[in-house]
Amino acid sequence: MSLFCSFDNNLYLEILNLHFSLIYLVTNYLPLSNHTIIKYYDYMSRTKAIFLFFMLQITLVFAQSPPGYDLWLGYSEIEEPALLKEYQNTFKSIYFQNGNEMLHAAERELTTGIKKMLRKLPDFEKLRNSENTVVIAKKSNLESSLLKRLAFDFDQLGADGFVIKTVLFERKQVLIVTANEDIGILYGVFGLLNLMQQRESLKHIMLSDAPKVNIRMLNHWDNLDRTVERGYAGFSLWNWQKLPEYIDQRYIDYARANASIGINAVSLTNVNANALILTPAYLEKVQALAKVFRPYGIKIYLTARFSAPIEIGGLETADPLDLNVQNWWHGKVKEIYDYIPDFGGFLVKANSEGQPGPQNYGRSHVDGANMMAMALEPFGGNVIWRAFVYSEHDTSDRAKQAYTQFVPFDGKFRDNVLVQTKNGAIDFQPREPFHPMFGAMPKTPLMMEFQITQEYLGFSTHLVFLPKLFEEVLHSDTYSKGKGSTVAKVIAGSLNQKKLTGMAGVANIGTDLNWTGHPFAQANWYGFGRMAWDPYLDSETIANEWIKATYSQNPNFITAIKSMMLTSREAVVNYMNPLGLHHIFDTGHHYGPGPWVSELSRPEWNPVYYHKADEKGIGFNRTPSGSDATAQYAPELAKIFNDPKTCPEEYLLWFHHLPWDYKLKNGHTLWDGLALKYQQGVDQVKTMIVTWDDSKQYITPEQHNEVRMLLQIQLREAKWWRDACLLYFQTFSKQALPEGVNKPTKTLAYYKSLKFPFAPGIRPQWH
Ligand SMILES: CO[C@H]1[C@H](O)[C@@H](O)[C@H](O)O[C@@H]1C(=O)O
Repeated sequence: MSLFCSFDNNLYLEILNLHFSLIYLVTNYLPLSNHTIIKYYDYMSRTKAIFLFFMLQITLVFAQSPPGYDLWLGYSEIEEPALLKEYQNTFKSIYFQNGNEMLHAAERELTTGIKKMLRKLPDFEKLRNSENTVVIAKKSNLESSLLKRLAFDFDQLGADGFVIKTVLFERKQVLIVTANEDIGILYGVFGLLNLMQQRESLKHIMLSDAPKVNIRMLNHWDNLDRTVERGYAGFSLWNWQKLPEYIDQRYIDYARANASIGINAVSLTNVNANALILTPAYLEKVQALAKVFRPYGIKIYLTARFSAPIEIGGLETADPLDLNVQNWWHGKVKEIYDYIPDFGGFLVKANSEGQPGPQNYGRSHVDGANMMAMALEPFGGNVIWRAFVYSEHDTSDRAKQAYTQFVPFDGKFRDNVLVQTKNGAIDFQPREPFHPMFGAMPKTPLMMEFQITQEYLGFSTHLVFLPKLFEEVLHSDTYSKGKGSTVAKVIAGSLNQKKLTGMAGVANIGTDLNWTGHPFAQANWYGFGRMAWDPYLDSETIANEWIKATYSQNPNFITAIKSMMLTSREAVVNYMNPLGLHHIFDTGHHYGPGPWVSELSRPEWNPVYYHKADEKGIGFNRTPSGSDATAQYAPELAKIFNDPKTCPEEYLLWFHHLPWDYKLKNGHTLWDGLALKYQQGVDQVKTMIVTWDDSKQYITPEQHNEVRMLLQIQLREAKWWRDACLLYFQTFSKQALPEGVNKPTKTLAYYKSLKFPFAPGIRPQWH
C-alpha cells in the first residue's frame, strides 16, 4: 500500500488510509519525516489537516514497532504504582547539560525512555535551577556545592565511567548522573534507563560503573554484496548501494543498542576481506556510517586485505618489508583518516584459510602486523591481528598451530597491535577448553574473540544463551601466574598490566525484523556487550536484566525463563558434542551432524579427524602420548588435563582417546554415558518447551508462538543429532543403547543422505 494512494473527500476514509499508511510505515520502520507529512497536508484544507494531525498523534502513541525490533530498549510502561509515583516525583524537572551531538543523543534517549516508561514527559531545562530534581551533566559542569555533596573520586571513572547518585541537596533529593566526559554521560543515561527497566528504586541509588576493557567490539562478517558469512539473520545491515546519501533508521537504532551495552567499536566487513572497501567510493560510505555512529561513541574499524596494495594499489607485491608497500599503506591510512578522523584501525585475517598474508613473502605475522601498525600509529589507530591460523602444510594437531605460530613472537608486536584469539583452539565449538595462548603471551595485548552468531550452535534456529559459554571461558584459570590467573584477568589486562585491552564478538545481526533471527539470540548480543564491559559479570545477572528489559517483569516468568536460558547452553553441548567431542558437524555449512565425513582433501576438514572413533574407543589424544597439545597449558593444568581421572569430564574426549568401556565418574561406561548425554540434551529441550508453554500467560500470543515454533524445530534437530551420532558411533562401539535412550526411528543411511542446500551464511568463493 502506498502512503498517498487514494485521496477522496471522505474524511473517515482518509483517516483510515492515514492509519494504515502509518502502520505500514511504522511496521516497515521507515523514518517518518516531517517533510513527508507536510507534503501530504498541502493537499487538503487546514481544518482537515489539524484533525488528521491529531489523529496521527494518537496513532503514533499506539503504534508499535514490529515484534522484537526494539530489542532490550522497549522501555515498557511502569505498572507498579508505588514505583511509578516515585519515578514521577524523581523526574519532575531535569537539568540536562547542553552540548554536542553525543549529549544530544543521550538526552534523546532519556526522553524516549521516560516517555515510554512513565507515559509522560517531564520538563527538560537547559539552565540549571533550584527546582531541578535530576541533574545530568559532566563533572566540569556541576556547581562545586553539588560536587561536594556527591563526594566522589572521579579518577576511578576514566573517560567512559559514570556515577548515578541521589543526594540530599538544599533540602531536596536530587538525582545526579555525572561523568568526566560526554561518553560517560551517554553511558550514564543508558545506565539510568537500565535501572528503571530493572525497576530499581532510585531513592538511595549510589552506582558507579566503568568498563574494564577498552575496545568492546562487534566484528561483522558482512560482504559487500550484503551476504553475511555465517550470518543467519538476513542480509547485511549496510546498504552500500544507497550509502552515503541514504541513512537507514536501522543504523541509528543499531548504534543506540550498541551504546546501551557499552560497545564502542565495530568492524563493518568480513575478515575474509575485499580490498574494495579501502577505495574512495566505499570510504565515502563508511564515512557516512561513522557520522551516524560517532554520537554513540562507536569507532569504525575496517578489515584490511593484506594483498590490497596489489589489488587496488597497482603494486606488484604486498611484501611488508618492501618500501613501496609500506608507503602505500601509509598513504592509504592517511586517506582513511581524512575521511574518518576517529577511525579505529584495521582488523586483519592473514595467512589463514587461503587469505593472503606476510608468509606469502617469507615474512612473519609480526612483520605484517607491525608494518600496518606503523602506518596507523601517528593517527592513534590500532591493528587487530587475528590468531585464527592453521595451515595445510602443518600436519600436526590443528589445535596446536596458532600457539606454535604466535607464542614465539610474544613481546615483538608494536604497542598498537592487539592479537585477537578465538576463545578456543579449534573453532567456536559448543564447548572448548580455553585457548592456551591466553596463558602464554604476557607481553602482548591479547584480545578475546567470541562468536555471537551461532555457526556451530544451530544458527539462529536454536535457543542457546551464550553468556554461559562466555562466562565459562572467562572464568577459566590459566595458572600462568599461579592459581587465580583467569582468562578474564588476561583480557581485562590486570594480570599482565596491559593498557590496551579488547574483546570482540562476531555479530549475529542482520536485516531480520528482530535483528538476530531468533528473539533469544538478542540476549547473546546483549550479553556479549555486558561481558565486554565487565568480563567478571555472571551470566545469571545478564539473563535477569535481559528478560526484564525485553519480555516481562513478572517474577514467575523471570524465574522460569532464566532457568531455561541458563540450561540451554548445556543442552546444545549434550545433543551435539558431549563429553569433549568437537567439530563433528557436516562440513561447509556446519549445521547438522556429519561425524562420518572423511573424504575431504584436508584432514582437519573431516570430522573423523576430530573424534577418531574406532573399535577400540573414541576421542583425540592430546596428552604427551598423543599430540601433546596439553603441553601448551601451564604445567599445573597440563597435569590435570593429562590424566583422564582428573580431566574435567566435559573435556574428556577433547584430550583423550578412551576405550568404549572406560568407566565415567558416575559408573557408566563411556558408551552408555555418551548415549545418555545425547538423550539428556534432547530431554533438556523438551523441558525448555514445557517451561515456555507454562509461561504463555505472561507474554503476547505472538511472542509465545514465535519462540514455540523455533523450539519445536530445535527439538526435532536435537533428536536428529542424537540419533545420527549414536547410530554412527554404534558402528564402532557395537553395543546396544542403554536403557533410557530412545531408539532411533531412522537409519544411518538416511541421516547420511540429508543435504542442506538452504543453509544460509555460507562463505563466498574468494579469488
Ligand atoms: C570468516 O571465516 C570463518 C569461517 O567462515 C568459519 O567457518 C570459521 O569459523 O572461521 C573463519 C574465521 O574465523 O576466519
